[in-house]
Amino acid sequence: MQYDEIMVRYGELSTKGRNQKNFIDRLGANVTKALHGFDQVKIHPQRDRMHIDLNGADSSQVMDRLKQVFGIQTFSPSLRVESDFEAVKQAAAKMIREQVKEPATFKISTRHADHGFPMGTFEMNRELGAYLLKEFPDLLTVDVHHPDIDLMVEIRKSGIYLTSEKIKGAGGLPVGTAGKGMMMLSGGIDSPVAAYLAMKRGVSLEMVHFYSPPYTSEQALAKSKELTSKLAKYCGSIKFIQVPFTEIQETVKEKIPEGYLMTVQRRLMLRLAAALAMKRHGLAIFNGESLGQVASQTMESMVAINDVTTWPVLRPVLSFDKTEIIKIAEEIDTYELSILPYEDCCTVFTPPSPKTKPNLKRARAYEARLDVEGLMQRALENIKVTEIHAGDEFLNQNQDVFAELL
Ligand SMILES: Nc1ncnc2c1ncn2[C@@H]1O[C@H](COP(=O)(O)OP(=O)(O)OP(=O)(O)O)[C@@H](O)[C@H]1O
Repeated sequence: MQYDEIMVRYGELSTKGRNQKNFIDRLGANVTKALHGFDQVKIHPQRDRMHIDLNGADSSQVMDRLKQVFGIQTFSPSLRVESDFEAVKQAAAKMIREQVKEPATFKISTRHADHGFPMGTFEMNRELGAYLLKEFPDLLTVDVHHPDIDLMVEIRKSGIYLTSEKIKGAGGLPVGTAGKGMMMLSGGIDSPVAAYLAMKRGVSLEMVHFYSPPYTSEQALAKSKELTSKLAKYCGSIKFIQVPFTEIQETVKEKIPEGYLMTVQRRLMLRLAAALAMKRHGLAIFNGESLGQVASQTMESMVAINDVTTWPVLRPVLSFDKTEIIKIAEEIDTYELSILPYEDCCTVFTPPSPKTKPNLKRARAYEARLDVEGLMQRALENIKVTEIHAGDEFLNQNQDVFAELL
């Protein structure tokens, strides 16, 4: 069915008191971004709801985009008719005819926002209900408590709107309302899921990715960019910062005992992420660590690594089991990409048996063998920033290499 309007309910936003305006403005901007390309659509963010005037745009395509916008609790596609009871009856009958194929229970719920309209809420419920029962005697029965169909009628100044569907939105808070964070994005399963969860709580992210050519390939870099493109559908676009890590890894390998290679490497990664956060006004660093999953993800390891910054390091998947993380990765369509077997800079340089309980003092002492400032400066001077949009493709540009792996 082609609808005239989508009515959006904010959910969690309405509980946010004085921040409400900020939230609604941001959601309006995010919806506008998500509906880029639908030029005829008009968005009206109001205090309690948002009305999206379709002006002929395909309602199912618009709804597919809306499902990915955080901050939307539910939305309802609506038909609009003139402020006239005859027109309401015709539209309601059309909806029932198209949507109800088997006997069902129903109720009418009217909301009244135009006090100039002669019928009251109760009267509309009763009269429209009686009309539909007469029109569809074998199909409809009334159940006001647990109906299969809740036909909502909203009487407004601009017309009367009817809807029978309440579609679940993405929930969460509008991206951008919680400030900016730097996401340490590898090509693995966990960090894209952590990024998704951070965005769901309103964080706008910039991706920080460490790569080590020639030890890591162009394809490994392309994979992380493509993961970013998958995540960009939740916010429109994301800046991807690639940080060259080869010199650091080679130096660490040369100067640090094997048991501490990984810890010192991670300290350098975190130092660089923190430096980028400061420079680019990020408020926190996010990563995909999950407690106890691998050697670097013990609490002792976190102590030895986190030591390099006072900036908050947030770990959205910290307490998740791997199976729970994979489930989300599948839902957000990053899993298949994440399991492509391209090498990550960490795996290339990871020793066979890294210390699972590194000692903080030793980690500091080993790191002091390096020219940390110089290494960092050179890496930061050579970063490259790319703006990645939802749907951008990077891997398919190299079909041959891709085919070899299959
Ligand atoms: N090359 C990289 N660039 C940016 N961040 C990285 C990189 N490698 C690792 N990280 C960060 O460190 C975290 C821990 O990485 P590690 O390889 O130990 O764990 P993981 O469980 O395999 O994580 P993931 O599945 O996200 O790769 C990652 O989730 C990510 O946030």
